[in-house]
Amino acid sequence: MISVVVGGATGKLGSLVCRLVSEQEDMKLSGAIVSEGSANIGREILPGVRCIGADRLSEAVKDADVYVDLTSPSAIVKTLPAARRKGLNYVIGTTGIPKEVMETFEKNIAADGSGAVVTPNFSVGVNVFFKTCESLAAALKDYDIEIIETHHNQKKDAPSGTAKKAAELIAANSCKTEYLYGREGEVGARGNEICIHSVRAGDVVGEHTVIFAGNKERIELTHRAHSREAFAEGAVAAIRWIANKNSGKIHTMYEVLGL
Ligand SMILES: NC(=O)C1=CN([C@@H]2O[C@H](COP(=O)(O)OP(=O)(O)OC[C@H]3O[C@@H](n4cnc5c(N)ncnc54)[C@H](OP(=O)(O)O)[C@@H]3O)[C@@H](O)[C@H]2O)C=CC1
Ligand SMILES: O=C(O)C1=N[C@H](C(=O)O)C[C@H](O)C1
Repeated sequence: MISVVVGGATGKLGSLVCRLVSEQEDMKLSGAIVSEGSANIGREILPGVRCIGADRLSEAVKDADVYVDLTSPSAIVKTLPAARRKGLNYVIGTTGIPKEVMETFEKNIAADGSGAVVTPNFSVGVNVFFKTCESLAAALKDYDIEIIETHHNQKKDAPSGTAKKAAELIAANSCKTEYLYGREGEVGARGNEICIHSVRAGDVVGEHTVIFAGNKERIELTHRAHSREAFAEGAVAAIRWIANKNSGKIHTMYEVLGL
């Protein structure tokens, strides 16, 4: 039985992951974490599972196999160190993680004999979209690249982690090295940059479009998530894949999905 603790258990994604974990025959939801002082502390989110504050996270992961983080960029600065334990494996879906937090996490994983799946997007479709971005970028090296991401009006970070990852993969497969975030004023003619635009509107689950534009033609590649279940199902696959992995490394959804 894989014992799972979820940080961000009452969130839009975390609550779905908690439910799906509890429905798996080989998994048990053994901890549901919310912020210290949250009004959700003590709330029974599933039969027999009550939310506890992040100040009790290290106690909650003592006997766990996997810690899943679905919180926020400011929360994960505290939750990751609190969830540190030798041999514990991790699934991290939180986006906008500060670079230095990830660097420390990577060193700790190696030192602790742990393992982690870290991804800005758990969905099968987005990971195939990432693969497609890589091959389009390699084939259309001198085309202009614009990325447009649209999310619900409650999203805390911008650009989305998915848009940033798509930009990184495109840069690695083309001759582009500069990023630009929107445009304003007398910006002049376009350069060779990858430009990312963030739209926040209503209850949009998550949409990403990459435009590859030449002078006589363009390709527009779009992924639209219809339901957060697409992310939650990928998170459960990642939990199963990383449990007992203890590789000392950080892994991607490509490995989980065999892409
Ligand atoms: N990788 C992927 O496929 C996806 C990733 N995401 C990412 O997942 C994260 C969560 O998204 P979403 O569910 O929409 O966010 P929500 O704002 O809906 O949920 C955030 C959750 O985190 C909890 N929380 C907030 N602060 C802390 C803290 N300091 N310590 C512990 N828990 C805390 C909240 O509980 P409370 O308020 O009670 O404290 C709540 O349960 C974001 O970074 C988002 O970008 C989202 C979708 C897909
Ligand atoms: O916050 C969200 O909602 C989402 N965040 C992820 C991101 O930042 O890429 C993935 C998804 O599109 C939904």
